[in-house]
Amino acid sequence: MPTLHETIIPSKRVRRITVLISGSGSNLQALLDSASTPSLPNCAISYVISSRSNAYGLTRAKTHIPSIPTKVCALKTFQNRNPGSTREDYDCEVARLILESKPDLVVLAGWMHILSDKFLRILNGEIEPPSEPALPPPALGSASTSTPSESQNQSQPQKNQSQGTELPDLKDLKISAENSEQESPKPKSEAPAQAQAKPSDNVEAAADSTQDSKPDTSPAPKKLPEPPMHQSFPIPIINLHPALPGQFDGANAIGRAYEAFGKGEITHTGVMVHRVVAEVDRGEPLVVRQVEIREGDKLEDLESRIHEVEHQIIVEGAKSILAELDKEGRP
Ligand SMILES: Nc1nc2c(c(=O)[nH]1)N[C@@H](CN(C=O)c1ccc(C(=O)N[C@@H](CCC(=O)O)C(=O)O)cc1)CN2
Ligand SMILES: NCC(=O)N[C@@H]1O[C@H](COP(=O)([O-])[O-])[C@@H](O)[C@H]1O
Repeated sequence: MPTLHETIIPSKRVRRITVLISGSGSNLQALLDSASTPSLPNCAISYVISSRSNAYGLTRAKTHIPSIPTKVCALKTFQNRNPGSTREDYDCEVARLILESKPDLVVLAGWMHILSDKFLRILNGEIEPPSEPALPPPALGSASTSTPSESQNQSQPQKNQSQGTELPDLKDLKISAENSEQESPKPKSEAPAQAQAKPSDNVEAAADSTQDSKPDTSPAPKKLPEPPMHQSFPIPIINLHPALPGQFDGANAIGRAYEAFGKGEITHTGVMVHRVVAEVDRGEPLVVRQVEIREGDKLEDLESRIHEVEHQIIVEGAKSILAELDKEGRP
């Protein structure tokens, strides 16, 4: 018999966010710092997947209170352990891991792989992921892998055909300058310069009481939210990209913007959070911020100016999608 509360005021389930990383994780840290605050209410970062075992973002997840389960799924390791497997097979393994984490939202925060159509169809709920990891989880200390799915489809992930592609319609989108008043917490701890985590032991980081954590001055840590009974689809995926819509799609966007500025081709660049679609960095922009480039800037100056904006808009982008899920009444 449902309680009064369940029948009249179903409690709002705390939303779960799975974050995909490949590097230092400063944007993951911004999400960790903001989750369950007014900047990013009623949610928790509940799973982190890294494409690199030495990503410092793994350390950030594991040392967070409560510790966040992590998985490493490295492309080369996957292909070495699954001879003949394709890039798409790798993507299907990543999709399988994501579905295991039962997320409401997936955030690409520096994930450095182009995701294939098949990955997107799995997260759309159109097709099933492989049911089992191809191989039993490897011994501690090496990356998780699995064998290829049935499909021998050699299709390559779709590269962006940027020439002549329609730009997303921005007319309703508010594009604000870099120095907006809106403040969101800066990541509490930046990765030390060349911080690289110890190679992940690649098992879910259970709350490890043996960790020599800092004296706990914060209120009792909250538990990670329970997963929902049923996975809702489509699972929204958003990506943080350090460029303006239609400019510098793909990797090394900041370096290319800096170079273009040096040639007098642009006067400013920007950062955006956009929905992830097959065409790289061409999904609907959700948050766009211009970032100025100043005469005399070194590349590092531009990078740090951009990162500061990234840490704000990745939170804004996640918040906008969670609000959308609530508005559509998603359970
Ligand atoms: N289908 C999509 N996949 C991804 C998107 C997207 O919008 N649609 N966004 C990217 C993120 N990203 C830029 O924001 C990006 C990252 C990496 C690359 C890339 O060329 N990667 C190379 C490998 C690079 C490496 O391993 O060091 C590759 O995948 O072959 C392009 C864009 C995430 N994916
Ligand atoms: N095309 C994607 C891309 O270039 N992403 C970039 O990776 C970095 C991740 O930093 P982090 O690991 O410190 O969050 C960020 O600068 C982000 O813009």
